[in-house]
Amino acid sequence: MEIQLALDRLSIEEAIRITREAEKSIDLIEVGTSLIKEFGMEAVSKIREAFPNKTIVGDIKTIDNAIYEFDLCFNAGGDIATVMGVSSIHTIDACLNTAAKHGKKAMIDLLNTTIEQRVSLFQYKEAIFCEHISKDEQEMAGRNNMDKVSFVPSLEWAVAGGITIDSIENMIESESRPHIVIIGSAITKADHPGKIAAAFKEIIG
Ligand SMILES: O=C(CO)[C@H](O)[C@H](O)COP(=O)(O)O
Repeated sequence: MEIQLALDRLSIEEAIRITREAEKSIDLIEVGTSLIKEFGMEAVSKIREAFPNKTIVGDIKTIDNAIYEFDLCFNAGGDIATVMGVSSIHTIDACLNTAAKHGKKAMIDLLNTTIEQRVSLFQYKEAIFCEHISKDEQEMAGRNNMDKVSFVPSLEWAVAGGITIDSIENMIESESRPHIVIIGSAITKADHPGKIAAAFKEIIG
């Protein structure tokens, strides 16, 4: 299991400082949607510049205009860009093709997808699939439980949304484990982000 640190609701400078503290314990760095909305693709290029050897995920949450947005993200230094699974199949196709053209990857965010949509998305074997509990579901509906998820074994899986030291313990114990755990606030809002990131790393082994 790898750790993806999600950087949201921060300045770029804060994001770089926090990531430096957690750097040793994390594998991927996610430039969060909020950073990209606030600062544009410069958020991606600055984080790329600061961490040349890490895998950078641009959480652009594309839902349309696939080629343009994926090109922007990869040209800014992203290695993985995100697309919403609820997008039209034309958009998903274009994202996967654009990623392949750049020699990069697409992550399909399954937020709010139906079973039928999921089944048709699972044809994209080269994608990473992300089970996601949204910020609004976490904060407005108190939903933060991911332990009943079962992953299609032949595909690559990520999970995101309010993951804490306690909830990650359940994930470790469950039979089917994701490949990537995306952790944001539990690290970025901690008094000592480096220590919490190290604790996550130790738990997942
Ligand atoms: O995609 C996101 C928000 O839409 C975040 O990356 C994801 O929710 C992880 O952050 P947190 O652990 O704070 O929930």
